Order: sequence, then C-alpha cells, then structure tokens
Amino acid sequence: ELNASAANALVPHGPGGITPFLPPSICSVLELIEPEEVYSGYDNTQPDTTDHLLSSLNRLAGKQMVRMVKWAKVLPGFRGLPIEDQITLIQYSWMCLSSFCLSWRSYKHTNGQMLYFAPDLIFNEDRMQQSAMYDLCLGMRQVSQEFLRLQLSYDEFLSMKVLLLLSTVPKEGLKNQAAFEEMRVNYIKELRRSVGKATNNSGQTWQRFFQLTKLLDAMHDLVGNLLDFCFYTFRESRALKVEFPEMLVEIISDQIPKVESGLTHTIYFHKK
Ligand SMILES: Cc1noc(COc2cccc(F)c2F)c1-c1ccc(CNS(=O)(=O)C2(C)CC2)cc1
Repeated sequence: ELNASAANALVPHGPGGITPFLPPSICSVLELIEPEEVYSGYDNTQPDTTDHLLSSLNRLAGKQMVRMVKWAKVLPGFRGLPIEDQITLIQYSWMCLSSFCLSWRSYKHTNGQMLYFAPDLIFNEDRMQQSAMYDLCLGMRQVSQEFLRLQLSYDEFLSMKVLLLLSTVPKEGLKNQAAFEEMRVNYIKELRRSVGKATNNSGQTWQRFFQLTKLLDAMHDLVGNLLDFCFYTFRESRALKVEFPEMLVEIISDQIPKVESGLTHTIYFHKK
C-alpha cells in the first residue's frame, strides 16, 4: 500500500504509466552499509604463543573499530543523536558488536565449528586453548551454534546488531534520551519485520522474536566476562607482552572507569 508521502514521490515513467519510487527499506540500507571483512595480517611464521595470538586479535579489533565507527555514522537514525551520545553508545557496545559479528562469521564460514576472527585468523580448539581464554571462546562458539540452530537470516542479524549498539547506556541517561528511545523502537520494529519474513505465521513470528531477543540478552552476559578479561589484559599488557593499538587504548581507558564505577546500564528484553 502506498502511503501519502510515498504516493507524492511518484515519478513519471514512460508514456502515461508511472512507477512508484519508494524510499529504500531499512534492511536494504543495513545490507549496503555493512563493513567488508577485515584481514588480521596474522604472521603464521611465528609460533602460536598467547601474546602473539592476543596481540593479533587486538590489531584486528583496532581495524574493525575504524570500520564500526564509519558504519555507525551512516546508520539510519544514528546521525540524529547528539555526538556525545554517539560516542557513548559506540564506546559502551564495541565489544558486544565485535563479538556478535564474530559469531555471525563463525556461523557463516565454519557452521559454528571454529571462531572465524578473520579469513587469516581462524581459531580451532588448539588456538582457543592457547589463547588463555578458552571458556570465552567456547561461549562465543555456542552463540554461533545457536545462529545455526535457528538458521538466523542476514536481515535478522543486521537488525539485532543495531539493537546491541543501542543496548548499553549511561545510568543517568543520554543527552537526548527521547531520540535514542525512538531509534531503538524503530529497530525493534525492524527486527520484527525481519523475523516476519523468516516465518510463515504470526505464532511462529512471536516465538522466533522471543528466541532472538533471548539471544540478545545472553550476549550481554558473555560480553561482560569478555570485558573483564579485556580490562585485565589491558592493565597487564606490558607484563603479558600483549600489544593494544591506539584506537583500543583510547576506547578501553575511557570505558574502564565508567564500567567499574557502575555508571553503565544494560537494557535487557527479558527479566532475569
Ligand atoms: C577481533 C575480534 N573479533 O571478535 C572479537 C570479540 O570477541 C572475542 C574476542 C576474543 C575472544 C573471544 F572469545 C571473543 F568472542 C574481537 C576482539 C579482539 C580483541 C579485543 C580486545 N582485546 S582483549 O583484551 O579483549 C583480548 C580478546 C585480546 C585479549 C576485543 C574484541
């Protein structure tokens, strides 16, 4: 059905006939702005020592962060938020977003068997053990196996990822809380639309929407442990010989005091 605004966007097309010009759907924009996969530049000639693996993960995370910021800046609705809120939301959710994308790559490329950090940095069991964060890797692999079980669609993944960007906020609220809430509601509707496309009837749609929002909640618990490990490794980086690129140093040093003084609040879909 054509609504008023779409109707007046009708453009003449050939003799007499007109073809409605509809604005691109949100999900087609999300597909368009999704960053390309990044290579880690992992040096396979070096032994898989813990410090070499973790330093390579950090270099990769730094490259991913550059693309994540570029993605957020063209994300429909995000530019309308005050710049301070944009920075806060990226700073609070970067680990969650990075992990969620890792789960998607691991699902798509290895059916959830391995952790596909990058085409040139894939963690099998040995590397997970060697990385000193075996349990975190297993937790991440479980998420990608859940994507496999649910046969998560690309559009569901893309709208869920935006909801993760909009899930951790300052306890005292954002500068423009109303604009944030409006954006979040719009992407909840977008997820609902994506789920509707992946299911056959409204009963299945609501059950799947419940499952996917449960999965989003579960991400936060896993990422909390990842952040603890990250903050520890960051503090001990000299002793552990783990290098952190400038981009990560900036984000982590700003984030640690806020997280550790309980200034952040995670929005869950479901009660514990
Ligand atoms: C890159 C990249 N692709 O996904 C992820 C996030 O997911 C995980 C990261 C590690 C183990 C897991 F099991 C994950 F699921 C990253 C990533 C890499 C490094 C850092 C910061 N460094 S760090 O201190 O947290 C650490 C991990 C090097 C030790 C942050 C994100």
